[in-house]
Parts: sequence; structure tokens; C-alpha cells
Amino acid sequence: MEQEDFTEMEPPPSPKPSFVRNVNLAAMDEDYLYHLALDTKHNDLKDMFRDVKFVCFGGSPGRMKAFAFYMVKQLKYKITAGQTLEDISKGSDRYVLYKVGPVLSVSHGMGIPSLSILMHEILKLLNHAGCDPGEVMFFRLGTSGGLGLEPGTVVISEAAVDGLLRPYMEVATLGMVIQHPAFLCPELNKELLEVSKSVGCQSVLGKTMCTYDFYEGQARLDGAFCEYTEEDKRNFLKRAHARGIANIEMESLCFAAMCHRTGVKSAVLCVTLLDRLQGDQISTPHDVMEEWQCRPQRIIAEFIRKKLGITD
Ligand SMILES: O=P(O)(O)O[C@@H]1C[C@H](O)[C@@H](CO)O1
Ligand SMILES: O=c1cc[nH]c(=O)[nH]1
Repeated sequence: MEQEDFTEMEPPPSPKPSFVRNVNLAAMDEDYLYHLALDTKHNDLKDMFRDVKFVCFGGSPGRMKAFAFYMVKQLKYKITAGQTLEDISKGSDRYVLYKVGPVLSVSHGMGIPSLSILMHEILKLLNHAGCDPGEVMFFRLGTSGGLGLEPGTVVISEAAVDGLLRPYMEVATLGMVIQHPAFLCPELNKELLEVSKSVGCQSVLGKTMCTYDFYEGQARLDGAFCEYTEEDKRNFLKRAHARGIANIEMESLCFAAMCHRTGVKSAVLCVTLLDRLQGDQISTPHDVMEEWQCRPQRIIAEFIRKKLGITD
């Protein structure tokens, strides 16, 4: 039977921005953001984070540390003598968190469960800090496998879909399955596409398939297990491609769905490390891949500089 086509579903309207929607939070005297090693009792979160305007997420701790140092240069940010840029969450050993003026750079690990924990805690952190949810933007700067794109191309996600090509994230809560739409902001995406041209990064708009696994979830033939043929794989990826899927990764569904629930403006920019219509293994030399991984960062850095009115 032909699978139902969900990819043209109309985005539901975004709610009025709010970092949290949980009546229980107001009744709590203290809040421990356990995985960030921060809490409302011992840390003055307002003093530390009230000026945050841009929150940039990415999987790897090293990449997000490098992005923080890159932003120091891009924003001409002055580090006071004797100070260094420190991982604010170093007490947790789960995620890294750096702050460069109004920019947070935070790692989320691999996959939806890891990202989801971080999102809850970052959203609560910004709420405790008294940031204005209408003024803050979230970006995921990641890597992905492309479909029919030259490797190194940056995909700006129009929406995220799951492995069944459905544009919502399903969460099992209290024994029920709740569906959260995973659409992103078309106006912001248009602006980002323009910025990507201005910094000379090849970028496209497209839908992003988000899976729960790198191997079988992404129709690879080279995992420890594989119970389908090369033809099955090709047919699946071609069908996804024909429905507007430009790339495949592992976090966009949760990122887009949680941002959509808050009404906070957000975007997902992932560079493609290979063309999945051509193969499965990622064998590009490390230095080339390093340069590719910087592309989403360059676009967002320029976007932030523009928003802050920084010119050289
Ligand atoms: O942010 P990154 O580049 O870590 O995201 C993608 C999706 C998975 O987490 C990981 C798989 O290699 O890369
Ligand atoms: O193919 C790829 C490459 C990076 N990240 C993924 O999730 N898949």
C-alpha cells in the first residue's frame, strides 16, 4: 500500500512565545537544572543570562566550544584580563555551555533523548533569567547526510519529519502518544538563505528527515545489522527525496517541535557530509569535514552580527 503523503501538511499557527508552559514551575521554591550543573539557589541566573538573545545548539562539545571562540572574534567581544571563556556547565560533564555576550553556545549530544533533556533545561534557564521569549532565537548548527546534494551544501530546514515522513514528533506520555508539530519559521529561513549567499555558502531550503538511529534508521547498508536490500534502500531514499526531503539527521524533529511549542523563533542549519543517494560511509578527509562543519556557524555568525549592527 502506498504510504500516506504528510509532507504537504499545513503548518499550525505558532503560539504566543513563552519559554515554559507548566503551572507546576511557579510553585517550586528552587529549580535544579541538573544536567547543566546550575540551579536557582546557588546561581544568580538573572545576572548570568538575562541578556541572552541567541542560543546556538550543536551535537559535539568541541564544535560548540570552537563556535564560542569564533563568536568572540565575530562579535569583537572583550574578555577581561585574567579571564578565559569557561564552560559554564563544566560541573555536569554532560553538555558544554559557553556564553559570549548575548550568544549561548551549547552542545546537545547525539539524538532526540539527549537533545530533549537539554531543551527543557535551557528553556527553564532562560525563563528563570527573565529573558523575553519574543526576543530570543534558537539555532541548531549540525551535520547530516544529503539527498542529491553536493556534499558541503548547507540545508536550512523548512520542517522536520520523522522516519515515516510525518511532520510531528510523537512522545509517549502517561501511556498515550502525543503528537507535536515540527514546523520552522519560513520568514527566518528566507533571511538565513540570503545571509548564506552573502557569506558564500552553498545553501538550500528543504525538509529534513530526523531518525532515531544513524544506521538502520537512515537506511544504511553498513550497520551491524541490515535486513533489507540495496534496492529497498534506494527506493526508500528516492521516495523521501521526491517528497522534498533534502537531508537526514537525528535531532531536528525534537528541536523544531519543542521550539514550535514555545513559539520561539528557530532554525535548523545542517551541512551535508555525503550524498546518501551515492553511499553510506563518511570517508571525507577530516580537514575538509572540519571546514564544512563551520559553514552553518559562519551563516549564523553573520546573521547575529547583522542583528547586532556589527560591521567591519
Ligand atoms: O549536531 P550533529 O552534527 O552532531 O548531528 C548529527 C546527527 C547525529 O547526532 C550525529 C550523527 O553522526 O550527527
Ligand atoms: O549521514 C549522516 C551524517 C551526519 N549525521 C547523520 O545523522 N547522518
